[in-house]
Amino acid sequence: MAVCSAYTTQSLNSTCSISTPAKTHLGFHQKQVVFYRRSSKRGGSGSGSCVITCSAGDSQTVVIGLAADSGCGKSTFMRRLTSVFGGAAEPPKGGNPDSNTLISDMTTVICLDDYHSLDRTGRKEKGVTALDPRANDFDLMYEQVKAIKSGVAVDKPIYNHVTGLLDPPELIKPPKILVIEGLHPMFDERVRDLLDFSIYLDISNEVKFAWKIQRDMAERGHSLESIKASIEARKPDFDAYIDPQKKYADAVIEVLPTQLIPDDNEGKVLRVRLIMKEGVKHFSPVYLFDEGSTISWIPCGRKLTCSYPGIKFHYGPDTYFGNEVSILEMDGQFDRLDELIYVESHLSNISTKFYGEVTQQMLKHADFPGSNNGTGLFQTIVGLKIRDLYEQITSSKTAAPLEATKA
Ligand SMILES: Nc1ncnc2c1ncn2[C@@H]1O[C@H](COP(=O)(O)OP(=O)(O)OP(=O)(O)O)[C@@H](O)[C@H]1O
Ligand SMILES: O=C(CO)[C@H](O)[C@H](O)COP(=O)(O)O
Repeated sequence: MAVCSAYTTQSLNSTCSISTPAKTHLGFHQKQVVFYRRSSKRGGSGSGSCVITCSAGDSQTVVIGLAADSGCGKSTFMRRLTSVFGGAAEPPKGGNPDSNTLISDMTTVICLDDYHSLDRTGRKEKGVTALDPRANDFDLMYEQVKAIKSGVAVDKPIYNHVTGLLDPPELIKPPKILVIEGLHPMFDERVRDLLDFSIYLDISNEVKFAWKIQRDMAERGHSLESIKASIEARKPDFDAYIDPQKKYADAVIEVLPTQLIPDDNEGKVLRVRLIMKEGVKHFSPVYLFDEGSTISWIPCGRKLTCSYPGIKFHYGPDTYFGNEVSILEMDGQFDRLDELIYVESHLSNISTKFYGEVTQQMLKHADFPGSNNGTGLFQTIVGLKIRDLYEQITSSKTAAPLEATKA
């Protein structure tokens, strides 16, 4: 919990105090701020600000946003990220079996689907998709993420993907790292401003289609036509509300069809680009060989086994939606993951704690989708960068005053 003290900018006759936690209509267990106005000698009462200063102590929460469309690898990324911090992520113990939340020692991942304001029937009746902002409660999302960030537990709603209904809420206590993942973590400016770091998984239509087929046809028994129809139905709202968020992201993992196989339409070999914004506090982009240069590298040969179509890296400075960025690109796939150490040793600023940590993480999760290509490699690296960012923030942050109630 944050430790807070309060003072007033009003006259000496006024005081502020913080009472014991109380539940509010917004569903958070708030340290209630009370602004008392005592009558002055003349019987009047003034007005002023009550300023609360909270020092986060050892319990400040770093907030990470992860945006992507459904079926674009958010869960896989989350598993890699949680693993970097150690410990397995599990749903809240003894809670709703259909909870979307995953908790580990250091991290709590909440799914923003839980802020759907319309359930499945409600959306159908109103003719809106879940991607439409009108189907989501951004006020509540903002209030609750803000509360958690300042050390206050909340009762977060649950959207039940099995029934399509909104279930009774679950208690979310402030973790060390809160990840908000889903369709809209960067859509609402107020929520966006709470993020210490943001990531967008930008999966091209061709690849998204291939992944959807693989999962929804092979694993969930959907027909090819229904998958196509579902992608088409979501596309206008995806283009309008989800995709534009990538311009705000501190890191984008862009997944495209390979350029190594002419006219490839299988979507198995991938070209993956890690787009890293320059000038982000506590985040220094990864580079290949020489920072700021433009470099193309084919690592295949004596030290890295490659079968057709090989592997190609590219690195260099660029611009992305008007922002200066560095882009690291990998096209192709690894034959032998243990040889990844060769590639790792040529990358800098990867925020590892020991030589070979990226390779170790990749080998540990060799069975996760994307472990043999740039998706797994870049997700792992972003996970390490987030650990580094967390460590920098927690070691450097000082108390910041919060403007509270106005009398
Ligand atoms: N890097 C990858 N390479 C190949 N396939 C992948 C990759 N990441 C994800 N997939 C495929 O996409 C499917 C969805 O992945 P995942 O469950 O991680 O996505 P999600 O965004 O969490 O989905 P949802 O929001 O629908 O739960 C996986 O079952 C897998 O088939
Ligand atoms: O885009 C989505 C995010 O995961 C889902 O489609 C949305 O949450 C609605 O879920 P469901 O289809 O289970 O009613």
